[in-house]
Amino acid sequence: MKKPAKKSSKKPATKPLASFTGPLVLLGAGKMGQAMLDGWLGRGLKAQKVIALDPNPSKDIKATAKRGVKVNPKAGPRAKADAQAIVVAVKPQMAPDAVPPLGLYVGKSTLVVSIMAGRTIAFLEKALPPGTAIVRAMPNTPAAVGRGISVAVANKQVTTKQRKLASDLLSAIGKVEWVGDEGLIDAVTAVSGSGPAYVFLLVEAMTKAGIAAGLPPELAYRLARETVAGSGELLHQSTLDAATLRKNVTSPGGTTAAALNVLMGPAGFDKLLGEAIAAATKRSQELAG
Ligand SMILES: NC(=O)C1=CN([C@@H]2O[C@H](COP(=O)(O)OP(=O)(O)OC[C@H]3O[C@@H](n4cnc5c(N)ncnc54)[C@H](O)[C@@H]3O)[C@@H](O)[C@H]2O)C=CC1
Ligand SMILES: O=C(O)[C@@H]1CCC=N1
Repeated sequence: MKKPAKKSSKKPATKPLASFTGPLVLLGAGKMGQAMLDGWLGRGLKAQKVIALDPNPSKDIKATAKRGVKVNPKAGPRAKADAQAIVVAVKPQMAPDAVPPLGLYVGKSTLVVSIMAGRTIAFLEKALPPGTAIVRAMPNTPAAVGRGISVAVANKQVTTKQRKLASDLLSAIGKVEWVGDEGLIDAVTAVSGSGPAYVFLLVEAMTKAGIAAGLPPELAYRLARETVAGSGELLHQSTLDAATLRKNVTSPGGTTAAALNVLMGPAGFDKLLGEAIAAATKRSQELAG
């Protein structure tokens, strides 16, 4: 007699957005919006389910229109659709004009995910129809290579199913962490949202310092770039923490120790980054509304 097929043999879903019923409205298809869209399409979201709204559509978003994404569909009653999700990826300064018209797409079970810096859940609740389920999230630009990290917080209207949907949308571009306290998002923005810029500045500064130490500019840039990228990959793959990896480079009385005496001194990295992150946190608070 034939054995019944084992249920456990079912493969786990590798394309979590394949069963997304849509539509998904993307407001703002710039650097972050495009990175997210690419991630979603890579995770099985059907291009036909996406409506992208952007008054200055980029070449990239126009290219996705050829795959079926509806870019700026004509306004009017036929454009209305209760979206399954709306992702807000316009600059926070555009929000007062750009967010309220999204009401056209908000139905009973629509989830709105905003990645705008500063703009609070309270601002979004005021700008959108009463009772809208909202997730505020802060991703970062390594999203473009699927290696971002997002921190998300939900309002009380968000259901378990919608939280799972938000996780699926955000995990298409990297790791996802949830917090219960929206007040943390300003510091998150300062550390991981803006953080890639600090790392790229490190490459620029190492390049300049290498040139000042006598290296040809292109060699200095290649050394700085590969050192930062390689160190990031080592940190990513290693089971050791950052402090241990740093100590592993540092021979007593050697060259690294000489450099770290400067970088870890009173006017060094800790002080500078502390001030930088405090300034970014304050700016995020100022952008609130
Ligand atoms: N760039 C970054 O590292 C990160 C940005 N964010 C947030 O993501 C959002 C977008 O940032 P980026 O992608 O860097 O900006 P961006 O300037 O690349 O993209 C913004 C897009 O919005 C479009 N736009 C302007 N007015 C609009 C309107 N009324 N309706 C629809 N679209 C409109 C623009 O044409 C542009 O394509 C911002 O709120 C930012 O705070 C969040 C995390 C990281
Ligand atoms: O600079 C900004 O305001 C945005 C938010 C985090 C990264 N870029």
